[in-house]
Amino acid sequence: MTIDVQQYLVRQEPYYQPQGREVQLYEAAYRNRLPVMVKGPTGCGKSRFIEYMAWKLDRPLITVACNEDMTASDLVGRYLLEADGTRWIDGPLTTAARIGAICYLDEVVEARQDTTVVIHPLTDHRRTLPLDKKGELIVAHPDFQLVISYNPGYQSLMKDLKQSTKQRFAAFDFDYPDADLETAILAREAGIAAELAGRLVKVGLAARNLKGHGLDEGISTRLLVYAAKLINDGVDAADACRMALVRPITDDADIRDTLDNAIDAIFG
Ligand SMILES: Nc1ncnc2c1ncn2[C@@H]1O[C@H](COP(=O)(O)OP(=O)(O)OP(=O)(O)O)[C@@H](O)[C@H]1O
Repeated sequence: MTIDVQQYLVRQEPYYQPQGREVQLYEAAYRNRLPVMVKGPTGCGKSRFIEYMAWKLDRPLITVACNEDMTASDLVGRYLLEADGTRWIDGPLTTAARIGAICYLDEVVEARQDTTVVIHPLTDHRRTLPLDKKGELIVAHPDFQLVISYNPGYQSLMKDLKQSTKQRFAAFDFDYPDADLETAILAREAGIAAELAGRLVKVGLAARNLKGHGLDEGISTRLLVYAAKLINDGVDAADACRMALVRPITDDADIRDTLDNAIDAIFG
């Protein structure tokens, strides 16, 4: 079976605003085919960064959003029953290992423990992927690279990655961009004026200060982009902020009121 590699290529340069030296450091990790882990809160630019790197390195990118029901078979592949027998279907990890893609496992901690068993041999000198059910051992394509993301804030002790897994990766710490960078990102992503973007960033900062004081997580850059897009579409700024920034992140009436007041002060 031939695999259409083209479908996994990132064709257009994704807009990515670097926060530091992560682009050069990632290139060095890739040259050495080191597995990479990107850590940080939701919506802070991790996926965008990996997409950008795949484009820059001209590698196909296969992204898998992991969830708690995901098993090793979902990554590796399985036999399908068909009218005239069974047929093996490669999972996304297997496809990536065969074609030399960057395989990005988003929120890998969410997946069941048996998934770590399959990624381990891919992340050390062996660079192999055993397809036990099929009786095949794949040697990863020389260009293959494994990337995982995880949000340390969400993990409980039960769900943290094991040291034996962590210590197979080079890691990048991500966080929300600083105010100037985030302003530039909002202006560019939504096509709004820098002054307006700056005000949205202030709302973001107000919410991030409440993390640990009633909020589990601050407002992400992703949500700020949503608000910016709504405003660009003609929605009143305060309405856009309430809808895109406050309502998604809290069900607590006090926190909601605090943030709504901050919005009125910033846009009033
Ligand atoms: N450095 C950046 N350059 C350009 N856009 C950015 C950057 N950081 C964040 N963004 C914007 O924020 C959005 C969310 O980022 P992204 O999807 O990469 O989040 P994430 O960290 O992968 O989140 P999750 O962990 O939930 O998958 C992007 O779609 C983009 O609009």
